[in-house]
Amino acid sequence: MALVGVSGRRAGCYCLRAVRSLPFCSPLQVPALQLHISKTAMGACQKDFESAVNQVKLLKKDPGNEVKLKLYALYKQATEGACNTPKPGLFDLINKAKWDAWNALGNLPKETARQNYVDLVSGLRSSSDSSSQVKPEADKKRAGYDTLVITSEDCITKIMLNRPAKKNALTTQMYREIMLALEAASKDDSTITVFTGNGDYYSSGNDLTNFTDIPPGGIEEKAKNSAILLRDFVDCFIDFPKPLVAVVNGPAVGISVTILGLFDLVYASDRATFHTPFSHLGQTPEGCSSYTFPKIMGPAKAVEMLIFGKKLTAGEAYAQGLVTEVFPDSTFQKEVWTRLKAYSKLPQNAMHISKQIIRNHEKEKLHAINAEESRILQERWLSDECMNAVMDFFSRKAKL
Ligand SMILES: CCCCCCCCCCC/C=C/C(=O)SCCNC(=O)CCNC(=O)[C@H](O)C(C)(C)COP(=O)(O)OP(=O)(O)OC[C@H]1O[C@@H](n2cnc3c(N)ncnc32)[C@H](O)[C@@H]1OP(=O)(O)O
Repeated sequence: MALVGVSGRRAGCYCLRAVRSLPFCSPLQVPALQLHISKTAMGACQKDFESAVNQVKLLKKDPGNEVKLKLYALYKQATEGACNTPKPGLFDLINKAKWDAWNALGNLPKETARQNYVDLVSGLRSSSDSSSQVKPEADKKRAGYDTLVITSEDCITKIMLNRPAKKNALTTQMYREIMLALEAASKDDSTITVFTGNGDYYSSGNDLTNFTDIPPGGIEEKAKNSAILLRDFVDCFIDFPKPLVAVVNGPAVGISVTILGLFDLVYASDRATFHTPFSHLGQTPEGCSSYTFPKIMGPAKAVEMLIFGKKLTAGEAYAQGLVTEVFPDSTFQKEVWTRLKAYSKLPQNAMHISKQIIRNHEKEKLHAINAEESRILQERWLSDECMNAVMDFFSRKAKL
């Protein structure tokens, strides 16, 4: 079986053994501490990036060589782009470790590398802060996200959907921010990653205003770009390497329900409901649910949800195997977070490798299903059935 991440990690360990004896101010660190930042790195979050570069100097604890290599690689990628220097010789261990780390980032865009650098430093700051003194909540929040609140504490990265007034409906910006957040969480020091919603809803699914923002290229262009966005979004969940937990604090609709089939644990408040009204919207299933739901709950129950839009209570979703455990709403947060904090202390590598063993053999299939579901939806979005359903939503809203 191809355990790609495992062999990559082994290679990393080999390099790290070679540099383990380096002092904190090793050559690995030098580029990360340089204050001069090339013009090519200029962009939206340049200020955050510069500030993160400065913050690395102020860390009280040596973050260890693995993290220093990550910082080095992200810094180089953010300022110079893809690795462009010849591979150092076999016995030049330190420079080879640095080169490997940079080269492993492939063609990661500079902007993403900057953001990941900022996120990594922010995670380091909050873990070093929490080990010395308690800081206000605002300090632990990740910068750079408008629609999410992201915090890292107790080895748990929490991604909270943060549009409570709109029931955490997912705008295109939100899909993109979630992808960035997952990318950052996959690389940070957390052991598990948690999704939840702010306010009374977990999420009301796709924000239907996504249908109203039509570009000059017309609705066809919008549908085409949206299908790519959807496919990329779901791919991030399929590929996510760490245990992924949904803390479903309230009702969940549409895509926020379907992707639960790609999560490793789903904890639900007894206030939560699970609703996929695709036919009502002239649409079809996504998030790989056309495959995961029949597999989880059997075809008969999957059909009730995905074709006929039957809304499940938390108890019903538990009985069908979509939900891991249901908690009374009054004690939901306390019970769930106590449980997750205990889980997050389990050995990180063992958990990640177990996830790979459990999930890897289906990955290729899931990617193919995701591509097919997205392709079909691209056509559906242009159908009269879908347009009429979206118009109905807005005319009902206008009458209120
Ligand atoms: C050309 C192609 C472009 C497509 C782009 C697609 C990109 C990827 C798509 C992936 C496929 C995903 C599919 C799905 O998720 S299908 C499910 C879609 N969701 C819904 O149909 C839910 C719609 N909302 C509702 O039915 C109700 O709002 C709800 C039952 C959730 C709550 O009702 P309640 O009465 O309690 O609250 P309000 O309706 O007053 O809501 C408060 C405000 O929030 C707005 N809102 C809520 N949900 C949505 C939503 N999904 N889209 C847009 N707006 C939403 C609601 O309108 C209220 O706003 P105002 O205060 O301004 O009135």
